[in-house]
Amino acid sequence: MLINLTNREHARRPAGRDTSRLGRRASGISYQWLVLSSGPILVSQWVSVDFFSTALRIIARVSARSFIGLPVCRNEDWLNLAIAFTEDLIATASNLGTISKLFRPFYAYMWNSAKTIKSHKRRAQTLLAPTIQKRFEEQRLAEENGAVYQGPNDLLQWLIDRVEPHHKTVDALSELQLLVGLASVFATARTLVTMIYDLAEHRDCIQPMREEMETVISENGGELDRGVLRKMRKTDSFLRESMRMGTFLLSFNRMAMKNVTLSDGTYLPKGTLVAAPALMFSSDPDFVEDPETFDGFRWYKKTLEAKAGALMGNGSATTSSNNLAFGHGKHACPGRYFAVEEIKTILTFILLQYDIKYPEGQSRPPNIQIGELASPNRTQKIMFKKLPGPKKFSFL
Ligand code: HEM
Repeated sequence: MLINLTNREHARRPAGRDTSRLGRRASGISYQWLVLSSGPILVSQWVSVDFFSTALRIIARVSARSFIGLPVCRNEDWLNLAIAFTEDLIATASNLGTISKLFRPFYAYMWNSAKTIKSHKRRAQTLLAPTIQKRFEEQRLAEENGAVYQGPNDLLQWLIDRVEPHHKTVDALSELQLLVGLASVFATARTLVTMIYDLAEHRDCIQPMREEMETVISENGGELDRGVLRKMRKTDSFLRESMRMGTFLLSFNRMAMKNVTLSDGTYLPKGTLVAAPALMFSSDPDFVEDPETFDGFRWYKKTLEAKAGALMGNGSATTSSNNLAFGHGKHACPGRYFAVEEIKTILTFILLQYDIKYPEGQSRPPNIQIGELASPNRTQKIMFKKLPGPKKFSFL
């Protein structure tokens, strides 16, 4: 099944403190064909899709378009590597986490973990070296000619421009790309999958979201851009509700780096681990009315009640002390605006071209709790069917 993503003007923000400036700098991005699974759904019949692995590939590819650009973002080896690095690192961390610190190097050696991670890093260097070296060379030539080098507008260039001079190497920049993938790809794919599972369960929300998408895109002359994504309030509300219901047990994990006394007198000695009960905040009736009910348009209705329909803290990327899906405070997720726009873009392409549902007799599988984490079922199939009629927008 193929989804054609040819959004030409979707600006996005690479992760980092300076994301708003980068967002403004971001230029047009052309998403070509995104492979969802094996073949195109061209006929109007239901086709079963393994959506978790599909979502991982979509997110890895769309993210790579913004992180490294062409041609690497279409290189299957790179996409496989970005996914494998994250999976292997998470598995290693969780396995070694159960073992005493003293024996970890031994087990890391026994399990080949360190070797695997190192080989991923070497592969990343091999795959990214031509792109990075080309940019170094172009920059050198531009400077020799007294010109200012205008590199492509992507995360790689942002890093090249910003890292300390001794990190301006193929090794360091490749590793940074893997690490940004680690922070972003799984979290975003998990959120997209959760949202699709919720949508397939609450199908009554699909048509209103579709209509809103069509309206705001039509009002923008048929172009999908950041301003349009921001106007998709119903989609934003559904995303926030989906994140609320699927949140982790804990968020805002911190360690006291020195002895500290909080404003209420609580004393935290250096080394104390602190976390906020994210799930409690999102399921406590003191904070959320009727918390057990999934109400896709809960946050949309709240924005309507708020002054002049402003988001007023109800947006999906807004963090607060009781909305911790993206953490909060100084270290809140810097990639959250990017992630929300990425998810909304992909969702626009899905909902404007396909209908979705669970296979006959199936419904939303519960999330799987792994310690403090919650993951959507990885084997659940989702049925997709091409919508009848001609494409409504040229970018589809
Ligand atoms: C829906 C997708 C995502 C979710 C749910 C998510 C969630 C989070 C959470 C809960 C934190 C910890 C915040 C805290 O402790 O206060 C975090 C941190 C972080 N995220 Fe995300 N994230 C997502 C996407 C992304 C993306 C796309 C990027 C990069 C482009 C990214 C980069 C980071 C980084 C670099 C940090 C560390 C920030 C710091 O320590 O200062 N995330 N994320």
